[in-house]
Amino acid sequence: MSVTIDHQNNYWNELADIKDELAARDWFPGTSGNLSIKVSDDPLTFLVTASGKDKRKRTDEDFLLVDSDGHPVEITNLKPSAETVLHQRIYQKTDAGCSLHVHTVDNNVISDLYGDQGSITFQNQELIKAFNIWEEDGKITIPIVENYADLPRLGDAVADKITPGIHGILIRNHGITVWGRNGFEAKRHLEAFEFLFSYHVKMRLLTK
Ligand SMILES: CSCCC(=O)C(=O)COP(=O)(O)O
Ligand SMILES: [Zn+2]
Repeated sequence: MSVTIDHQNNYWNELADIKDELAARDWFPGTSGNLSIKVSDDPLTFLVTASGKDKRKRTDEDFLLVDSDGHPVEITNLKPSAETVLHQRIYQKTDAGCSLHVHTVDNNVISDLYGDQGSITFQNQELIKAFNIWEEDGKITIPIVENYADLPRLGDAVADKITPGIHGILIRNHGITVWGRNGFEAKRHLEAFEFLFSYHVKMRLLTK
């Protein structure tokens, strides 16, 4: 394996900092959520959160390195996230360097309100520029897929919706998965989506 310890440590620290920031927003209720960051392209390896942990806590066992099949690269007693397949499929289908999955009330509400129509599009919001969309009346669409307990099936459903210009997928009554070329971009996309969801939910309540 050509990944040096220093190289891996830098990615570890970057992902740990992102995890802390998302935890400060209370985006990991009930041990939900998982995060990953790509460490090498060829062969594909990425650090992913260990399964079932309280992601609000920072420990030396928060992440483990996995390969393109989602299997641990080193001998460990840690289990990769149960949803590692989502991260795998994103790295296989995009140029992402980081992928973030969180469960929030707002993303669950939006996913259920618009689940039957299969996507939601936002327009006339300054924060759409967070997706590098700068034109007048720019729009951002996020597909919504059904939630499946069968995780390979869920991975396929998510992968099927990944096309150019898509930066995240909502999983109905489950959560959101977003990605970016690096940790900074993935977090920007996540924060922008959550802002748009929260705004939309509040507006619907206020204008009923
Ligand atoms: C109690 S959350 C259910 C599993 C889930 O959706 C999730 O995001 C966390 O799973 P992990 O295995 O990554 O801890
Ligand atoms: Zn989840």
